[in-house]
Amino acid sequence: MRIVGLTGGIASGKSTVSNLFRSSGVPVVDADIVARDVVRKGTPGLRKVAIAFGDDVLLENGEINRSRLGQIIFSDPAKRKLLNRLLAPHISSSIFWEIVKLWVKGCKVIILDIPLLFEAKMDGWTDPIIVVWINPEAQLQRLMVRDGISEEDARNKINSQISLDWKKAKADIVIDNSGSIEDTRTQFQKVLKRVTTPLSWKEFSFSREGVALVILFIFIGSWMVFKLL
Ligand SMILES: CC(C)(COP(=O)(O)OP(=O)(O)OC[C@H]1O[C@@H](n2cnc3c(N)ncnc32)[C@H](O)[C@@H]1O)[C@@H](O)C(=O)NCCC(=O)NCCS
Ligand SMILES: Nc1ncnc2c1ncn2[C@@H]1O[C@H](COP(=O)(O)OP(=O)(O)OP(=O)(O)O)[C@@H](O)[C@H]1O
Repeated sequence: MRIVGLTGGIASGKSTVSNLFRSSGVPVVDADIVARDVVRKGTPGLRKVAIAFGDDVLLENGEINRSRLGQIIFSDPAKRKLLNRLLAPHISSSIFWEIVKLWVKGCKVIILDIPLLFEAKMDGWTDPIIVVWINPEAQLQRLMVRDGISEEDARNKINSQISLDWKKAKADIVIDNSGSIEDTRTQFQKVLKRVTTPLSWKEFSFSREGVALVILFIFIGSWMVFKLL
């Protein structure tokens, strides 16, 4: 199964692109949804957050106060690191099981839509990596409008992540979402073709799966020879 990484910066347009994949029938694992799931009421994730950050980050009904927690972590790098450390194991294991479920269903290509792919060092899970890039002015404007926040708060959120230009340099595929949705859709069509075309034998042999398969054959072969002797 091919796990395609879809990442970028905050409000760069990942959800916009992942919705295009969904509409084309390619399944998507959305890390933001997983991250919400692991802090639902009654989960170990929520308990850890409440112990570390106090009841101040809980609503009266016991659910997480997302805007309060956001205010804290987007303006304090130490608190952000703490939250990431607490939730990373829950998020990565849930993502792993979501991927296993899709693999069992027989999916050949899936999209992992994850804003913190590089920050969480999960880039090794995915190949190829698509970065949804956007120019800094458009990113700031779209973030301020979408979240209804000030320029200062928007800059804090943007600066909480590795720079988008750094991510762009690491990408196998870049989608520039600075223009219109139509422009993005045109780029998407080419990307869709590229990620859904099966690998040639040569490409497969050099891929992680190919190397793993060869190692598995060597292992089974050696075991059989050992048994026969
Ligand atoms: C801080 C929280 C409560 C804010 O919730 P809110 O509903 O306002 O935002 P939402 O979850 O939709 O996230 C919006 C965007 O913020 C950015 N973001 C979220 N968490 C982080 C983080 N720890 N560091 C940097 N950017 C982040 C992402 O680009 C994300 O797409 C929430 O984002 C959270 O629990 N974050 C920690 C979990 C996490 O790392 N999520 C990212 C998925 S890998
Ligand atoms: N090409 C575009 N033209 C105009 N607006 C756009 C375009 N692409 C996305 N938007 C808008 O910009 C905002 C951010 O887009 P989107 O939610 O897809 O980003 P995201 O990268 O998924 O954000 P997050 O990191 O917060 O999950 C949304 O309000 C969306 O409607």
